[in-house]
Amino acid sequence: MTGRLLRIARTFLQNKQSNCIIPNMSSSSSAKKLRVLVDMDGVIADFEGGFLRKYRTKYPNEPYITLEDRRGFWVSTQYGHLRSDLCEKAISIWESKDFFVELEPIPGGVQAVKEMAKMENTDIFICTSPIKHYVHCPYEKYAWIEKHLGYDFLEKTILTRDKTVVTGDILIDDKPDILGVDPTPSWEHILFTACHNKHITPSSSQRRLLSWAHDWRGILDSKRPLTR
Ligand SMILES: Cc1cn([C@H]2C[C@H](O)[C@@H](COP(=O)(O)O)O2)c(=O)[nH]c1=O
Ligand SMILES: [Mg+2]
Repeated sequence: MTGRLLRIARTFLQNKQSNCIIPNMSSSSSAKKLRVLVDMDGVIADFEGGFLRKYRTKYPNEPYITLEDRRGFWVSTQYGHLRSDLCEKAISIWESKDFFVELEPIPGGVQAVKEMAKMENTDIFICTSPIKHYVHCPYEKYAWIEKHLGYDFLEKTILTRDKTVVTGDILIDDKPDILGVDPTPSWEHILFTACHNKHITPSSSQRRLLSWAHDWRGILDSKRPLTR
């Protein structure tokens, strides 16, 4: 027997003894799955709309910023520039009970996420940052996901203040700069268009998803390995 045949026979016996199943790489079920991370606030849950509605109800006599005039990711910063005490008033809105759970879904987002979850060779996770005032927010984020996406989606929910440590192929997120301890995250950041970021010109290499009515399937497909 040649050396090559001996090596094949030895490998076969070793695999048989350890009950090892050799994956059939030609089958689609064994292809590497695309891992998609989808942000929550500003992507599937309408943080900005919910904030403005509750702010105006709580502070009817205070100035406010229309969604059209929103600039910059941080609502609190822009309200603080309007008048310094409005920063704290803005923060009081999302620190209140029922703020996160009562956010309306962003049109098409829940449907798109449910569709992604059914796609072959695709793993989908909700990847969201809770606020540090934790009495209501983390609980309500889970409650929102159960209400709109179903109980099983709680298994696919990642709460983290640092998304750079989460591995994935794509992160769909409305925050223009996603920073953390890892300077080279594994995912490609797809900037989801929101009222606060629609005016900025992303770097030439950054791709956008304008809304859930746009071609999110094409973006996912562009990250899949080419098949023969
Ligand atoms: C606008 C704004 C947001 N936040 C909080 C609210 C959310 O918990 C996170 C954003 O989470 P995402 O996963 O990046 O969508 O930030 C805040 O603290 N201050 C703000 O002005
Ligand atoms: Mg967001």
